Amino acid sequence: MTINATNKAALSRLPQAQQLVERSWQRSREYGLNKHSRMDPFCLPISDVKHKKQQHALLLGYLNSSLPLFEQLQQGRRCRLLFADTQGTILFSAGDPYFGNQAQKIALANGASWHEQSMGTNAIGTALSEQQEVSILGQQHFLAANHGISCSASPVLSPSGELLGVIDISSDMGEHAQDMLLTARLMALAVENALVMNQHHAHWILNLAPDAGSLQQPWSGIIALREDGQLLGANRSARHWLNELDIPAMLAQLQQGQLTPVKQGIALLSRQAGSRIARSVADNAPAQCPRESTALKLMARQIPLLVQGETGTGKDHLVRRLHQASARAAGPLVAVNCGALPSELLEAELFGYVSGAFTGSHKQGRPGYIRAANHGILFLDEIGELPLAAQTRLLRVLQEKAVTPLGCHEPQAVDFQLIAASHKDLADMVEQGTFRQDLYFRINGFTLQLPSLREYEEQDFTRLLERLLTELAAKEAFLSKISIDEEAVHRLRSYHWPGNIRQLKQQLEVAIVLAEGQSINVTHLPELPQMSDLQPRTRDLKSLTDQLVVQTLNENNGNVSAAARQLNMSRTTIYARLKALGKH
Ligand SMILES: Nc1ncnc2c1ncn2[C@@H]1O[C@H](COP(=O)(O)OP(=O)(O)OP(=O)(O)O)[C@@H](O)[C@H]1O
Repeated sequence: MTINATNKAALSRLPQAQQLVERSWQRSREYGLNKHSRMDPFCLPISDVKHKKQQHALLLGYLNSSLPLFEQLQQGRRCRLLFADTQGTILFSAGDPYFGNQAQKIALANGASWHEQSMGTNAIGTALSEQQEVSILGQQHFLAANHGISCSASPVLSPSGELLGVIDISSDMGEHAQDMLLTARLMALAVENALVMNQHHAHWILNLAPDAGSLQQPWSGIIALREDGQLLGANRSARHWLNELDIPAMLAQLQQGQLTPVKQGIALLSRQAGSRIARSVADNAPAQCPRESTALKLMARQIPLLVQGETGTGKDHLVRRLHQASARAAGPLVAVNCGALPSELLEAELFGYVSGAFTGSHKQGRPGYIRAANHGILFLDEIGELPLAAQTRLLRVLQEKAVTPLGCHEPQAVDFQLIAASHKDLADMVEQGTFRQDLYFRINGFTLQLPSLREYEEQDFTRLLERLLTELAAKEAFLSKISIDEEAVHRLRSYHWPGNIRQLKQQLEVAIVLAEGQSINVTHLPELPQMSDLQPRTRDLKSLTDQLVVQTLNENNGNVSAAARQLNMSRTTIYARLKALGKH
């Protein structure tokens, strides 16, 4: 393509987006296209499309897993999501099948090519030629036949930074919204991140984020390394920093501590790809949850998990780690707090509904949380709060692996891993008739019982404390370490922590502020009633817990359920303590 000097000077005076369109129109003319040419997309034979799809199988799989993100962001708008390879050939097409006229339907189907050479200026072809994201709206298309549509496309890059194709969102011109370009970009980021994280031979996955809370965000940096530190790939954000990073030094640092300031504004958090479990702030002491690897194996077979534990013991935290470590990491994690949804909305939000299903419903219907979790994990927190009618409906979904949205008679197939959690003893609720027994058996393929802080062994408590301090240090203007003296650790260890890790974390946050950069000591801690105040004869936590258990059981005439309720412990924990005491 040639642009003569006069054209060049005229072009440089236009706003950037317009310059880009102008360059593309010039190319279109040079390809010999005429504005009034028929829109006659070149369509590849099916066997070639199949071959191309195989070449991009991994990418297409991740794109498919990210569909709930698209559905959530576009919420039933009439548009299509497309992926086209570097030749502009559409290999993936999802979304509203009814939009566009007949010719456009053919042109937006798998196998059709949107390269500028055959279609002139259009978002797919132009994003490929320019290697940047672009929206082409209505009449900005070179061919008049395409003036009725608007499209936004964002390039997808491989872990080594090569162009793999583009993700495009197309709609009728009048229905195109500005945020469609953003959605295309987010979808591209989600796919690129999954490609980096799931590289063969990746041993280390390094996350670069301003703080622990941003670790999961699609815009945080991700780098994949071999065991010897050789770079395998990086996502977009991390690629910007690659030249500034001293990877061997970072790896050496990681082996000592797990969260290290890299430069102003960027902290490094490590994950080991072998286990694919976050090893930094997201690390539970192994002794707290010895059956976690079993949980991952069961998840690989889609066996539902039940996480039980008092409030603040880290149920939600654990589920997020399991998600990251599982084969569904590239899929969504949809967390629903069943206790927080108003009962009149719960079924609609969970199971979804079709247009006009009930008065006040969203015009275009909603997919619902269950379908949003397709190819990912549905985390039903506080499942004990589900009303009986919703329990029945959920049971049917689990049995049939299909969900029937409200107002619809057609079940829709859905594939998700269920993880449920509750701080209530569900077995107890079954006994009381407030939770369906058949649902209890369905959701409880395997129970992960999280201990309360009272039950932590000393070394686990210390390890958790160190981890929380490291995590909080990262938030505090990148203090690399916050220390705490022995007396203060002892004071913290002796408190009974009804709010568990959440409460401990809050107290540490306060202490860090009061310590003003110095080592934390008892003067920085609030007055915490010590467990020793409850029982002066012993400071041994286990025997204190045992004593409480026995005492409470006696008060409740040996009724384990009643004692469990009173102590806010699970019945399993009570039985375990009784067994240890030789009383069961
Ligand atoms: N192993 C851990 N390491 C570091 N922080 C943790 C760990 N487990 C939990 N936390 C932190 O403790 C707090 C409470 O955790 P989480 O919300 O997962 O508890 P929960 O059991 O789901 O509570 P609830 O039942 O009240 O919803 C969060 O801030 C979380 O980040």
